[in-house]
Amino acid sequence: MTLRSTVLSFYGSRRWPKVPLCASSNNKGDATKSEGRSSVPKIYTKTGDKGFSSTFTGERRPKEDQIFEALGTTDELSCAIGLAREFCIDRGHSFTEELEKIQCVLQDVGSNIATPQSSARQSHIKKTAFSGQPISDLESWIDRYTEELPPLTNFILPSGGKSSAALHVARSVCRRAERSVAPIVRSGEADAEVAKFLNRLSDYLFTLARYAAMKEGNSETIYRRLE
Ligand SMILES: Nc1ncnc2c1ncn2[C@@H]1O[C@H](COP(=O)(O)OP(=O)(O)OP(=O)(O)O)[C@@H](O)[C@H]1O
Repeated sequence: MTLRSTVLSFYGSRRWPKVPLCASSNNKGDATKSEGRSSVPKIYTKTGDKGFSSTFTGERRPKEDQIFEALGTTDELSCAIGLAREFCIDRGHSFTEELEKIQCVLQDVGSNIATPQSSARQSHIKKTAFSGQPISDLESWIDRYTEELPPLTNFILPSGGKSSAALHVARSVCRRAERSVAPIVRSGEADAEVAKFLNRLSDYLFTLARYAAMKEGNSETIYRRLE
């Protein structure tokens, strides 16, 4: 299967110019730009040079639009999780597959955000609907790790080793993603489940940061009020 058919079957439309998140190392996964004299695919169309870009529904909007803000923040989140995952792999943690699944779900979050309901056709909505299953997965993972962790009796600071601290960075980026998605969901332009997923994901990343520290035998730094 060519890159082009892979991308087109995933997004189902040539109007979606590129993979919006981190499916490829440079975040530029579309091969629709390969047409032309050169056989080397080009990742740029230059159509975004004037500060406008396209939604999945084909609308042109300014790049500072809430949609691109949310897409960009979701992308940052996947990148932060990707980095944390690499630290966790280095330490042999058993949960790294969960982080990979979450990165895949974030692709679906991006597709949903990139498809404003007001301009979407039924076919767009069908292809980019966001299901609630990943939320249940997060909840069961959170419950499982929480059972093993000592109860939280103090404020903790992001700490506990590189895996743990990187998961805290991802958690805080997740909360930013949640803030950027909130107005889009509130206006009915994206599925409400997307906001729920991001809300649960920050709890998962917090719990996992603590779990990683515990598994590595690292202590977490406790907040203390400085005199
Ligand atoms: N700065 C941005 N932040 C977040 N999302 C963006 C940004 N720019 C574009 N997008 C979204 O990501 C998709 C892929 O980005 P891409 O860089 O191809 O867009 P472009 O700037 O319009 O095109 P080109 O880079 O070829 O000029 C776009 O179709 C748009 O939905």
